[in-house]
Amino acid sequence: MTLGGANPAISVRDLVVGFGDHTVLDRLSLDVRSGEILGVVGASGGGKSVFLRTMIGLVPKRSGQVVLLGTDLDRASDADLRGLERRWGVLFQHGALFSSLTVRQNVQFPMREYLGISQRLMDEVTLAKLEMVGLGPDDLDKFPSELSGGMTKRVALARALALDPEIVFLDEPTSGLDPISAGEFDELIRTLQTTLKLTVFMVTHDLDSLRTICDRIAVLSDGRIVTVGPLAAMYESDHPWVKSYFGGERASLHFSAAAATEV
Ligand SMILES: Nc1ncnc2c1ncn2[C@@H]1O[C@H](COP(=O)(O)OP(=O)(O)OP(=O)(O)O)[C@@H](O)[C@H]1O
Repeated sequence: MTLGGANPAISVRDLVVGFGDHTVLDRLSLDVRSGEILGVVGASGGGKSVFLRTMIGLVPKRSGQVVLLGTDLDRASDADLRGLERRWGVLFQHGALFSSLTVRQNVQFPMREYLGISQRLMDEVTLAKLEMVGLGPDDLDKFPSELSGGMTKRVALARALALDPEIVFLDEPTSGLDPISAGEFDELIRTLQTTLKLTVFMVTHDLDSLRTICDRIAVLSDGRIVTVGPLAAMYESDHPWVKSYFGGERASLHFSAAAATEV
């Protein structure tokens, strides 16, 4: 398998993660290139979220190496790790906003944790982040229960961008959205990635996202990345899961319909 080029934003080697007797990731290796949108696909329960959560330190690994932005997590001091945490943002599956906090408070949460700035400045930054994701001042004091699914994702994205990160981790960003909202959210991710020069690691089941915004796709199967490359490379893969996912009836219908509308 070909790994990424020089100075990848994320470099993972021989990562092993498990729970009890269950090995979820089994010597997984992957590079994510600086400035790319990489989509990670794989069977449900195959370990995509565990992989994402391990890279940001929420799940312990048994062995292997994770290097984020040039820092080997095992060799970093606590101060280095804290500095590194400011350089990535994460959008969890379903948004995961704090239900008792308003939109403003949710977006300001990482700022309070990591930045010693005044309330006034936090308010200004919050508004700027909300505008980046297509929301405005009227949304500041809403609670998560008052938001649609699409708005929840946008607020979660604004929170992920709160500290001007270099890497954004997205766990199924379009799940639960109707196709039009999902398409708009994909477009937003691509626009932000281009303007802010982000590296995006995105777990997704969304064939549209894979087709329209991912520069490369990595397939996780049996605890490892079995194929990585642009969409075209997926059709050439001999791996059975990759063949059935990208060559299956659902994908064929999807991609041929998309090709027809693009003519
Ligand atoms: N904290 C945990 N304790 C025990 N097992 C866990 C834990 N977190 C995840 N798992 C197990 O690890 C496996 C991988 O889960 P994960 O959520 O990463 O799958 P996934 O590929 O993201 O699935 P989906 O596409 O359905 O979201 C599953 O078998 C899950 O039950």
